[in-house]
Amino acid sequence: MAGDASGIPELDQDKYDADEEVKIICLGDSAVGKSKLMERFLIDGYHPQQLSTYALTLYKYTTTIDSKAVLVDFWDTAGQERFQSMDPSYYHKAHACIMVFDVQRKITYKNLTSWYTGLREYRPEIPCVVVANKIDADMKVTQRNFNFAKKQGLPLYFVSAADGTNVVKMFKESIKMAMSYKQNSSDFMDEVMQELEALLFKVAPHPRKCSELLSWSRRRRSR
Ligand SMILES: Nc1nc2c(ncn2[C@@H]2O[C@H](COP(=O)(O)OP(=O)(O)OP(=O)(O)O)[C@@H](O)[C@H]2O)c(=O)[nH]1
Ligand SMILES: [Mg+2]
Repeated sequence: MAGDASGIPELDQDKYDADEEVKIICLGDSAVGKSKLMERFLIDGYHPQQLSTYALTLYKYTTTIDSKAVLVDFWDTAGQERFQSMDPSYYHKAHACIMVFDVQRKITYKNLTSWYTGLREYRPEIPCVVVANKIDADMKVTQRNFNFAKKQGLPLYFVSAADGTNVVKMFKESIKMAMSYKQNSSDFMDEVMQELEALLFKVAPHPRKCSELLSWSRRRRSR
């Protein structure tokens, strides 16, 4: 993975000869199936063995949208990192977020609130989808009400990395949303925050320091 001094990977748009590049991040507790969903989408495969993600894995995917070559950077982190200790660089310049929970483990659904709060602290406006994974284990869950998504006004997808249900649909929609956000984002404050973030990541010697500065600027913003 290419990287600069701040540890943020460089954009590979030129290298991949893409017209556009978008970054999509994946959030959710450990073992909800984030990596298996990527595996299913990117290689249309699934190997049931458990291998928890160590730190960060970056996947590249190219596609064509409206005759444009689009390079998608999928960022997959270890759910063990938990929301409290997520490095701010993970959120940096993300255009969309895929937030996953496991329909078999209630706690992973409850924890969406914390993941979402963490996301919104750094990326207040980007599109986010909620993903209910592992529906193959019990199809009846699709009848259940998962109000978190409705309450936050977010789209909800019932998927299975194991048998592939809705996986391609969910990823394709997420890519479209990321593209649309990148092209149409009219939120002035968000643009200012992006510029500020870029600047701070350049000048701050350490991402944590940068995060403190950003929190300070956000507190001032919300006054
Ligand atoms: N039944 C079923 N099991 C799944 C599904 N998706 C993932 N799993 C299983 O859940 C376990 C965890 O999957 P991972 O993709 O490694 O989970 P993760 O969210 O990436 O976990 P971390 O890397 O620790 O954050 C594995 O044993 C998978 O086989 C699914 O759709 N159905
Ligand atoms: Mg993983």
